Amino acid sequence: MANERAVTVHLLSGFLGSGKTTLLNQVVDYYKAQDVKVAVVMNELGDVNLDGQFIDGDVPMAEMLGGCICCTIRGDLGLELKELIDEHAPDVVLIESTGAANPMEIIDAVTEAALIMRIDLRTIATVVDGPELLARSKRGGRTYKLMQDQIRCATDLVVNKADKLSPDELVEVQQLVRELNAFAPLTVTVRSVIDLAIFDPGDGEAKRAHESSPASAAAQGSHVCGANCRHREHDHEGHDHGHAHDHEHDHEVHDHAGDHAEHEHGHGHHHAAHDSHAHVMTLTHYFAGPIDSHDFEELLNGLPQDVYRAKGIVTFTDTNSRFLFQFAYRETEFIRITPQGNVHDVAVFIGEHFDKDALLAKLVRLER
Ligand SMILES: Nc1nc2c(ncn2[C@@H]2O[C@H](COP(=O)(O)OP(=O)(O)OP(=O)(O)O)[C@@H](O)[C@H]2O)c(=O)[nH]1
Repeated sequence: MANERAVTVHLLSGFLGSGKTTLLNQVVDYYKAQDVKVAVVMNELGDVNLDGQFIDGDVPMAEMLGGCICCTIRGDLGLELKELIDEHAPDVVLIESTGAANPMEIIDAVTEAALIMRIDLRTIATVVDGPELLARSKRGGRTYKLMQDQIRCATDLVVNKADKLSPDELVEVQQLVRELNAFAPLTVTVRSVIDLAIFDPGDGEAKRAHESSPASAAAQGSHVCGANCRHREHDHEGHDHGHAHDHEHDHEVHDHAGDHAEHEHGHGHHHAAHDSHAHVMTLTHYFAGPIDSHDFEELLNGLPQDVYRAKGIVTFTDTNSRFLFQFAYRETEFIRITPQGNVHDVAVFIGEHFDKDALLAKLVRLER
């Protein structure tokens, strides 16, 4: 049956490798310490959910793999949310979106889900990769645009990886972020350590009593994004087919955003929203067996510039443990793990227009 209370939803946004999972884990622990029942929706571009390995096994989790919430499986987000909520009755749902996602699309999807169940999108926390934002700001391009969108739409900003920035760079990054979003509280962090009070369930209870309605999520979504909410009108035209709700309700929600929609962008803009990460590509490779650790490190060090993120689980011939590796912006981290369940050795590479075949050939060579 439908839940009486609205379920609080917090969305964690931010570019690939910025520190979303690092934040998510802290929030999960925070809730667990308070006996708040939390569920998680994770979305990864690759075909395997490696971040999920790190999430507490007791936490109900929906994994949406092989695509980006906002495009490929956008319609499913509502269903996933509904299933999680019906089955586990969580107090709070955390959605970690793939770093390549346009937050407006996800906000819309959550908003649509609010039509079929009582959920309250409370927070859109964007984790900003400080050094990466700075680097991208000098180059421009579509990825930078996506990062800008993620910052604009945030209710809370986390400027992460401060340890990799000089004091001057830190000032510059904060200025950049502030120009895009002047209002959201901003915290500069290392390893996404923030005051978790923004996720406090207590705060929501009071708020909920006054303004909890399916439309409040939409109202909030449109409010935070202000004039930047230009995709809404077109989503309305382009994505409603197949959603399990009727159009009257749809109008009700979208009217909240109507003030902000910019009609003159036309269809072209709708496509632009989707294309904003179309150039991001992934390669998933399942290893046939253990590989040499030095050879593997060499492969990672030699990855083309356009591969900016890689992660996976590997077994080395020269050690007797398995490792989870994380490669983000030329730096690799290996963590000894004991995977739960039947987990294969796998590596996922994410980047822009890199030579997949060449990389695959190198990976296969490691297996010999
Ligand atoms: N130097 C540094 N590294 C960090 C910091 N925060 C996170 N990392 C590392 O950056 C990598 C990515 O962190 P995640 O939390 O997995 O990032 P994510 O945003 O969830 O990544 P995706 O799921 O790929 O989008 C990991 O290797 C982290 O250990 C930080 O403040 N400084």
